[in-house]
Amino acid sequence: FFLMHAWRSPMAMDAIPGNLGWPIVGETFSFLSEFSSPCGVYSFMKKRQQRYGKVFKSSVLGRLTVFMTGREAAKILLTGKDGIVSLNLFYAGKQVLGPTSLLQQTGEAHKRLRRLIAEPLSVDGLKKYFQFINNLAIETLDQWPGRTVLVHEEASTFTLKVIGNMIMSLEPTGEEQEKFRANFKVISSSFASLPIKIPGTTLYRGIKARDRMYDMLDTTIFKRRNRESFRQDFLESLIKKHCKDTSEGEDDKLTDTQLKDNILTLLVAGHDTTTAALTWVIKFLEENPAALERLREEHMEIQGSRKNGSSLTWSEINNMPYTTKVINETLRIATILPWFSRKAALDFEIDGCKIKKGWSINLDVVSIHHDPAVFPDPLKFDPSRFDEPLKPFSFLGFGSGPRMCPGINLAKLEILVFIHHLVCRYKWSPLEKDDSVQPTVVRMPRNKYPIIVKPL
Ligand code: HEM
Repeated sequence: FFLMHAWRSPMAMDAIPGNLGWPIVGETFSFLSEFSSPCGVYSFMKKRQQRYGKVFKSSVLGRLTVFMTGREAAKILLTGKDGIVSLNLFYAGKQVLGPTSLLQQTGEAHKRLRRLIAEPLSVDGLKKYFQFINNLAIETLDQWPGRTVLVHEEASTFTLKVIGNMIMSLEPTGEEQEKFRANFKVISSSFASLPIKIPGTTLYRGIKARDRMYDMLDTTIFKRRNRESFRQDFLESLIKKHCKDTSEGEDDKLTDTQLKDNILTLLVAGHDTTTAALTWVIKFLEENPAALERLREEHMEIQGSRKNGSSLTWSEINNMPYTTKVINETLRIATILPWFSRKAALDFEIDGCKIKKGWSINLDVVSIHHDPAVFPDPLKFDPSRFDEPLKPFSFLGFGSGPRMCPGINLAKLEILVFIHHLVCRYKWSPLEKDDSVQPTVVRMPRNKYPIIVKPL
């Protein structure tokens, strides 16, 4: 019934060019098969853009959607001027994240929550986690030589331990960490599952795991409020804002539900993305020896300028220009979030097409990142593209506008620290050649990128 409902084409969409494919499934099969290919959804989009232009309709994953691309469309959709669009989560995502999640807020409520969340994620706010991240990267890499390393799995463990510690001071090992990890895995896999909430389904299991995670948070919040424990972490800064006796205004207070929904939101939004980005950086560096050599020079110079025995410092992290360009180029080519989903909140017009309130719109970011007018020879890995500032809305690795990623500084910090220790100590080579991509919301190598590592 759900799929029938999703497939039904409103008459108003007749004016939008495109093909809705087969009844019910629409173009889902060709979308998924192209998604898993090395070019990802790029070839799906390109074929249709050549046939229909920059705006076309399709029916994929149970949703009748208008796909759009180009910097002009990005500007209109991402700045979301006059509240013309809102974020368009899947039903399962909405159920798991809870109604007060940042991803479900719009307008003033969204602005206010962002302000509260952005503060501890600012460059200054992150300084106190640097040492933990640095030590964890060294410990993780100590275990790499002499065995097959599945980079994606290692990156996943590393980024989850970082965010668990940052948010609620979770120790990197022990029973609590194991419980947290097990629950998070179930939540994460339920996020884009089928919208069926009965015992045995992925969504049902996701909601149960979410409830167990919230019980863990309730216990920690209770202890903090009763001063049974005190830590300087993200949770503490939000609890302080929640206290009735703070000097902050009413606007700066969060309810317990808001607190838990948004901690989960940061975990979900920040984990797979950073894991995928770190995996792609390591893969692309190996495939592009000239870029790896130049990047290694940057890090060897930093290491060489240190006194004997001292480790990476906070100020060194803030001075890695070439590595920052490598991260940007990785996010451009891999485009780990290939499209940004929105829902029209009003009727509006874009590229001559009339969009009606309630329609699903996907901004195709892959084509923006492969526009030869902005990125000549777009499939070539070339970090020097970022030597000069780019045209607005041509690079959207972290999005843009009011919903731009608030975790950008944390993600970059984790990758910079990890890459520094990796290239200063090791060389690595892949154990198999497979460029296919996992068909999940966040693009990552399907084979988890197995490598073998040797000391330099
Ligand atoms: C390399 C890693 C990351 C990438 C590539 C990335 C990318 C993005 C992008 C493209 C968006 C905008 C999506 C849209 O407009 O529809 C976004 C939003 C978001 N990101 Fe990230 N992200 C990363 C890491 C993180 C981390 C570490 C966190 C949290 C700790 C985080 C939290 C969020 C949240 C909460 C939003 C939603 C913001 C809002 O709706 O106002 N992200 N991210």
